[in-house]
Amino acid sequence: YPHSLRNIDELCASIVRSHRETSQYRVEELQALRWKLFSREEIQTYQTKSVDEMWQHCAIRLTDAVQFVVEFAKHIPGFRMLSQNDQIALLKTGSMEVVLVRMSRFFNTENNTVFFDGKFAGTEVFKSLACGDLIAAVFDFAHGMCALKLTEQQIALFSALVLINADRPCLEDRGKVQRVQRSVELGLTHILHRDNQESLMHKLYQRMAVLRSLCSLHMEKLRWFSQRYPLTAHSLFPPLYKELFA
Ligand SMILES: COc1ccc2c(n1)CCN(C(C)=O)[C@H]2C(=O)Nc1ccc(OCc2ccccc2OC)cc1
Repeated sequence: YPHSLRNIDELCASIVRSHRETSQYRVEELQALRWKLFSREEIQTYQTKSVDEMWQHCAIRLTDAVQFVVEFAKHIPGFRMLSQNDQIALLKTGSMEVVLVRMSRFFNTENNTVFFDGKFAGTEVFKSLACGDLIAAVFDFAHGMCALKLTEQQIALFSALVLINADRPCLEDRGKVQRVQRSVELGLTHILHRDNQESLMHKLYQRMAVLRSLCSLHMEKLRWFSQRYPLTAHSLFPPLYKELFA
């Protein structure tokens, strides 16, 4: 249990603060855009991009989001007490999961669109990626997250728990990660108890299982893409995307 925190309230407050400060976009800001959709011509432009061009386009934008998740992780009490290798191992497997949790805050369930390039895009915009199953799974996951109607504080604690996972592969000091994970779990149960929503806990664990399968689908697609377009994947993708996902 990180000695620097006197109580669970302080732990929750620091995770919520870090979530807010590393959110890249505020929910209110993007809610104003939720009905700003792409025109037929704009959709055509995305659909006529080559597979590698569209993958590069998305990888660059998603790397933006990943950078903010790395910042978020650094302010989770106890994360910096872990070894460098364990911090990287947790981010390697957890950062895309947190991006997808955060992405659900910028999803419009009424017209099944997600924030992308300044407007809200339906699945058809991503057709040239040639991975409709990944996009369908991303949209389904976002729907499932929206259905839980989590508050920003609940999303903050849930995101921290997604990241601090002692079951991740190749951890050097699993025990240490377990101690940090347990304190974050305490924080999440504390928040849900305070909100009188303990029933959400098992739904959140179910969401974590879906998230794991969604991210292994992303890795599988990325492997397929890197084999087919080695040049793009190795020299045109943002270094952080390659470092974490390739
Ligand atoms: C944290 O929440 C958010 C929400 C939205 C955005 C961001 N952050 C960052 C800034 N951003 C911009 C600038 O558009 C948004 C974005 O990247 N949107 C977006 C990108 C790709 C999408 O599907 C393709 C795809 C999905 C999963 C895995 C691989 C994929 O393709 C290879 C769908 C939407």
